[in-house]
Amino acid sequence: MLHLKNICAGYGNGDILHEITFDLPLGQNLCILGPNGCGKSTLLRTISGLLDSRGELTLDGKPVAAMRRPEIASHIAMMSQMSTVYFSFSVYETVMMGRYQKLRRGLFASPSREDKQCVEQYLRATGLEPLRERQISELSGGQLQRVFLARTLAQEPEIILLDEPTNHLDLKHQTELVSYLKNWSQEKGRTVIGVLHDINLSLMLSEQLLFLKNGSVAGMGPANMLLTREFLHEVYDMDVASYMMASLKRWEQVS
Ligand SMILES: Nc1ncnc2c1ncn2[C@@H]1O[C@H](COP(=O)(O)OP(=O)(O)OP(=O)(O)O)[C@@H](O)[C@H]1O
Repeated sequence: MLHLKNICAGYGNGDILHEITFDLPLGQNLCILGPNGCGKSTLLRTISGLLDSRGELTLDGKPVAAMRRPEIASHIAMMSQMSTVYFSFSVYETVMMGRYQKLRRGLFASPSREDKQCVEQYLRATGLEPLRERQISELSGGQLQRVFLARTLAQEPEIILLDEPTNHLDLKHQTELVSYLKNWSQEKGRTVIGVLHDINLSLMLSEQLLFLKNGSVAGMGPANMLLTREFLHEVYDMDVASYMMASLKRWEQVS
């Protein structure tokens, strides 16, 4: 169980997150939504232990603040919005790094048969097999995003934190990725916590939605309880439902 109670966090200039409280059983997914700058990435960084916070933040009863980085990495893996490429490795080597992170080995240790099988599995799952020997510095934004996702999956954590994992992907890869993550979490009883701007993709991925506004929880719960025209209007300060309906009408004319 991931447990947050009255979590406050920020960057030194006052709090960005205010009194965030929720419980998430492992095996369930959660999507975090809300307007730009409301604190979604900050909440992910806080859960990952990268950012100090006040309040209670525990994983299976153990405070995340009391865990050393390698221990956190064995439970939680984070794929962030901007995974910058400083050094060029091949796609295969980059995905293998997820195994080193999991097993806390040095980069030059020989991979085991299990490591190799795991990397092959996630190269296939993310459609990267044809690119396996390519240098990551030569890849497109969407290809690179899939490499970082495969590396995160190869770490095989209990919780994966994904910050806008679909923002460089075309529609086909977006929907494939989200349905892959859904199956991955269901089959393995693991949890994905994702920041997504697309409400439709969020509904594909998770049972629970959490909306932030100005660093506070505007609402959390299953989509059928939470998503009303009024609630979305309040969170986004626009008539989201009318926008969606107008889009649907335009698409009905296309077919
Ligand atoms: N490293 C940082 N140092 C100081 N302030 C930061 C830092 N990162 C983010 N912030 C501030 O924290 C607030 C929340 O930012 P955050 O990135 O968490 O929002 P977000 O909801 O993920 O936004 P978006 O949808 O635009 O990605 C913003 O006001 C931002 O300027």
